[in-house]
Amino acid sequence: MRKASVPTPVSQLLESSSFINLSAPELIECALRNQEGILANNGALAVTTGKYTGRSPEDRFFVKDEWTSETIDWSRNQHINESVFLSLLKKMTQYLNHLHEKYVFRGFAGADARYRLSIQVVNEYAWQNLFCSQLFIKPTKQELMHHQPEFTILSAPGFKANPSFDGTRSEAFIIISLHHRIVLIGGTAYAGEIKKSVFTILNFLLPQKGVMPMHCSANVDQNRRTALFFGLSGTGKTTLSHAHGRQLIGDDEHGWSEDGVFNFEGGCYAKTIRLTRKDEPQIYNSIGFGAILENVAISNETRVPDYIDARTTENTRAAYSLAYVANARIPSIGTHPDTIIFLTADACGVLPPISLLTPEQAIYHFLSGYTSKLSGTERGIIKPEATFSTCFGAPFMPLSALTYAKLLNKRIKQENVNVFLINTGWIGGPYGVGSRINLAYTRAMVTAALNDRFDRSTQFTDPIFGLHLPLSCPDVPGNILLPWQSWHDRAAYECAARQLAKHFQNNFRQFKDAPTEWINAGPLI
Ligand SMILES: Nc1ncnc2c1ncn2[C@@H]1O[C@H](COP(=O)(O)OP(=O)(O)O)[C@@H](O)[C@H]1O
Ligand SMILES: C=C(OP(=O)(O)O)C(=O)O
Ligand SMILES: [Mn+2]
Repeated sequence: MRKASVPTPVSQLLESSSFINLSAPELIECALRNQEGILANNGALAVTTGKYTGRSPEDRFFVKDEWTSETIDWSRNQHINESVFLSLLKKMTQYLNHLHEKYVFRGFAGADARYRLSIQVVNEYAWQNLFCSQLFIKPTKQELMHHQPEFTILSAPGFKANPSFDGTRSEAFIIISLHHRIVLIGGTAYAGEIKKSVFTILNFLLPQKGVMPMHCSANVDQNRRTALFFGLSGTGKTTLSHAHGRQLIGDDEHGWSEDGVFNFEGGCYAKTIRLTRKDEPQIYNSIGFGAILENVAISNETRVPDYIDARTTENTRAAYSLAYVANARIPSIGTHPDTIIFLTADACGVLPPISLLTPEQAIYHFLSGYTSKLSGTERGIIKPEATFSTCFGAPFMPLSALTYAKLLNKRIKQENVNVFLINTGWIGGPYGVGSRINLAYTRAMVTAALNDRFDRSTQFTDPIFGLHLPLSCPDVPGNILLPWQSWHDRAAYECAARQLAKHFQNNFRQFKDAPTEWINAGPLI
């Protein structure tokens, strides 16, 4: 892969009237003065993002040029011409230069200094700059003095593209140029676009260095045993990684090197819809001064956040630094994992609450990435929709899926990792008929998996998917472990299961170049 040369000197395009790495209180003062948001009674800064309250994958592009034409998997990623990028870059820098104030964050992505990326984000909004300082890794004073950005992200939600002039799909755009080492984000204020752009860049760069980049959360127990939780949005990465008695490494993006696991980020981005102190105390208690509440309804008088209110979106969020989490591991680095859990929110109600995967099944399910898109995180999704999102994060994986699968396979084999598939979605029937599995049961299954409490001699092999199901699990009713037992109508289950198995097989056809042992690890029918 060729290295990008002669990157566009953003520093020359941007005039210097910017605030660089302001503290959280300073940024909050700016945001309140600019009327970007209000203070909630828990101390968090509450903002709304307008039209875009989730990611907009259809508006996201990579510049196709001689550096990317052969490396990016264009069957899954959208391309745009360099001329479109260059003209928007010019317009956006002009736009930012005309602002009275702009806010710059300089810091890092990657807790392992050997693999970290120096990044710079230029924000129109103070609150988005606060988001960056919460989510990315802050430099020390010394590091800031010598900081040389390797990538620059320009985020100007107020700059809207004109699709017929500018060559975008809509007024919103996220354009990544790996050659110029610049990301342009315009027209959308959803802060998740910023963090997921940096993730995407790392997912492009790190495999070249032998590091497996992963859309997963991570935590460790008292004996420093690390666990990873892979899953597409809404499947429970953030929720399940904040766990009693375990230290949080990170909730969303990690790398796995020869030496172990490291977080890319310095903070979390938790969903707050229906958040309660009782069910998710670690998340609830992390939301204080310095944190940001995105699209959470706030009472006018008391300024109390109403986490139940989904009128703006189901995808309400809290962004907070790992430093605010009572039991976080900082620097967020862990040993090689000994357990990996794949999370899927199955809206068909077919997949078992927990299954034990062979190493081949693990790669089969990693490549398949079956789950449902849940309401809100992507534009246009209003009810759960079955999807196959390869690597449990297709929108963020620029290279071919097999590149990531080979890396994962190597590490799983090397470290002899136990892999489980947990359905955090529906049981007893599909969405609308069955119900979402109780979080307490999911937590109990996770605990059993992490402590290797399953009796492998009594497990049952599911005849359709070939998955190995435990017949008992501490603190979980036995009758939900075999999925057909919680359906009223066994024939309806059978039919839904066969249909889903067919979907798996059809989807897997794209991986015809995969080793046969992976292809054969799919459904048995
Ligand atoms: N059984 C369950 N397991 C995990 N999460 C659940 C479960 N039931 C409901 N939820 C809810 O689903 C959401 C999971 O979202 P989150 O943890 O943010 O996912 P991710 O980080 O993978 O995007 C949370 O709002 C959580 O409260
Ligand atoms: C920020 C996001 O990630 P997740 O929902 O996986 O936490 C997102 O998908 O917009
Ligand atoms: Mn998350």
